[in-house]
Amino acid sequence: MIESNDSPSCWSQMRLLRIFKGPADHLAERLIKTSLNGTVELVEDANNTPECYSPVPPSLPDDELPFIPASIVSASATSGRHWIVIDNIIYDCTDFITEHPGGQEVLKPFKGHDCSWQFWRFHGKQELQQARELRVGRTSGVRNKFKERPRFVGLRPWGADYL
Ligand code: HEM
Repeated sequence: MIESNDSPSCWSQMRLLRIFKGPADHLAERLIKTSLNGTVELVEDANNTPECYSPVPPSLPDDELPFIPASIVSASATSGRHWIVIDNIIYDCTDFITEHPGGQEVLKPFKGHDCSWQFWRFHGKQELQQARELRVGRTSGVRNKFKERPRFVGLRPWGADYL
């Protein structure tokens, strides 16, 4: 909920406002509904598509990245942008995918999806640091298509007694 300066008279009043959130080059136009008590509520993002976002400066902390709803991230799967999500941070791999040392094929199934556990299977913090310049935003609730398999396979079943 965002406080408004004026006192709009009814719910039916619909206005298009600009919300200045995140870095200046990441402004998005959003549709706002005003209420009786003078507050305005975000109803729906207008004009909010993956193409609206571009990578942010590496110096920007993760919690200051623009928040991009999971619905927009999922919609990116059918867009021209190759977004992937690692630990709720969105990386634009559109150009990087052809440069990825592990090849393009491994990144393709994750367009518009979370791939956190898969990333951590093959990389460490150093690779995540390299990905910093690809960050476009932060998100929450984006699905990973694949269930994580157990990391370690024991040499014998639980409870087995071979001694
Ligand atoms: C923005 C995200 C990513 C970045 C910046 C990145 C970066 C890299 C880098 C730098 C390497 C070379 C590592 C080395 O030579 O030791 C690599 C290799 C690799 N990456 Fe990624 N990667 C990303 C996402 C992913 C994802 C999501 C997957 C899997 C689903 C993946 C799978 C692999 C594989 C299989 C290799 C080869 C590993 C090997 O040869 O040992 N990568 N990646």
